[in-house]
Amino acid sequence: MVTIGVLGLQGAIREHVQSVEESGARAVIVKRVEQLQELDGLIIPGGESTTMRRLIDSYGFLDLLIQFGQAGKPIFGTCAGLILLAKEIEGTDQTHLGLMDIRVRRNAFGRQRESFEVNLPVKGIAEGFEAVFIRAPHIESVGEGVEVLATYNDKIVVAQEGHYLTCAFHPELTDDTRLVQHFVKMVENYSQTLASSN
Ligand SMILES: NC(=O)CC[C@H](N)C(=O)O
Repeated sequence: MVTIGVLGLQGAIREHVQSVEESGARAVIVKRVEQLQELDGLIIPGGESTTMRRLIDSYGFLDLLIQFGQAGKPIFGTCAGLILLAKEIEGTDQTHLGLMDIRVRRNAFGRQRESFEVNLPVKGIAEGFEAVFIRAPHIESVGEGVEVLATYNDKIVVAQEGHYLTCAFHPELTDDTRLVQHFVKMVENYSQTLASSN
């Protein structure tokens, strides 16, 4: 069984743990950098990206998270986690992990639509996925190696680039675990490839 960490500094942590466990993997809440070593994959939850970044810095996570991704270990960033993964953030020169070749816009769905739910087709994963958006970002553009898996109102909201998966909504807030199941498969493939190359 693979072990998936949920970055436990801020945000929607517990619901992710539950959906990882329901998807057939072991889940660990990650609060200390030492815990990264025991993981096969990592989920960065939704919350507030600026707050999460502050905590990432104060607990010394930044370089280790970047190395985690660069080593080929799968990362799933949801909502604020999407912003943390992005190489470019609209309106600022600052980035966080800068691992995924996407350009994002924060709070992209406007004030009146701060929070809403839609039924979304996600390519290869779900014909209709109950997607809960909360002050969500969207992806404005993607690099060559990035596959767009879903759009909503012409805005990109789910994408994958190799071992990085991201979505603009909160997949952990409904009982639908199909996106997390997809991520668990990515992590299983990664750890099998690793095992066969050793
Ligand atoms: N639900 C969320 O994760 C919201 C993200 C938040 N608006 C941010 O910019 O970080």
